[in-house]
Amino acid sequence: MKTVLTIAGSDSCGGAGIQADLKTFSALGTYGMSVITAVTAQNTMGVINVREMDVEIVRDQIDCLFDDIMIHAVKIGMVSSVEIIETIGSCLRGRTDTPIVLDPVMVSKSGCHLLRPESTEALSKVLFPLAEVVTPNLFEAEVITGQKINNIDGMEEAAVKIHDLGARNVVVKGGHLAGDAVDVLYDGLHFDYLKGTRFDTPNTHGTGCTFSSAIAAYLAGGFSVPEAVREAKKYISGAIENSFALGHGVGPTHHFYALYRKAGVYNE
Ligand SMILES: Nc1ncnc2c1ncn2[C@@H]1O[C@H](COP(=O)(O)OP(=O)(O)O)[C@@H](O)[C@H]1O
Ligand SMILES: Cc1ncc(COP(=O)(O)OP(=O)(O)O)c(N)n1
Repeated sequence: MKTVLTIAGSDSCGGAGIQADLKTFSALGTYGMSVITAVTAQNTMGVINVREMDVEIVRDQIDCLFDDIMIHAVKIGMVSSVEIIETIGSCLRGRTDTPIVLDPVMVSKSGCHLLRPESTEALSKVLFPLAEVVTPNLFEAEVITGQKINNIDGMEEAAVKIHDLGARNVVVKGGHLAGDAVDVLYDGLHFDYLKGTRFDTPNTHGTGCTFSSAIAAYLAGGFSVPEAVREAKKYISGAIENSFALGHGVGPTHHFYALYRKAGVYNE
């Protein structure tokens, strides 16, 4: 059994964060584990409150898993503070056999800061060099590089700059551009373009979390980075196509539609 660990925040409504990550790991046939960095009180309309975990419990969660279990890939999401970032860095540095996918989560769709603004530099300095793949969305890529991004050329320029900060592979996600949903993968030498149909749905809560977790699950399964990213793109596209309304705001993507259909229990 391949194992994948998510180090991220809890989303009480289950569409993003730890909950989305664990659903993704299960849907892709891997065994999921979690290290919680923060608890958010969150629903489909927004984030009401955030409580960071103290660094001791973050460290103990990570160390006790690595002490006991073979971990085939790690995904990192919401990390919140400089102290939590440095703790994660010191726990994972040296564990070079385990590929790390870093989703540099900054602000939720509803506009809440999930990374303290003063932590941006620590995120890139401490965690980018440990990451096999970094997956910024357009806004995150703009904050990291200090440049505005309006098109694929801008995504390519940002990918190069983020690669220069130490990430071995960069996927700049085009989910927030108009037109097809095109993401740009850069490995330091070549660009690869992941083209997806844009689905006209308001229910996109947790798309970035799901995409990065799917990359981690495929890396755990032994896929190369380009293969893992390509398969993850198929997975997130299907999850968005089958997303559904929940609550009064932005609904979640659907992780299990394929399994449910196969089992004949799919419930529209
Ligand atoms: N409406 C959509 N239709 C199809 N794919 C989308 C849509 N919105 C986002 N995506 C894809 O979902 C993935 C996550 O991207 P994005 O939503 O930009 O991340 P984030 O949640 O970090 O803002 C990317 O592969 C992106 O291209
Ligand atoms: C606990 C937590 N972590 C991350 C996010 C952001 O997830 P993302 O996939 O970027 O989805 P949206 O917030 O953009 O819907 C979150 N909301 N909560």
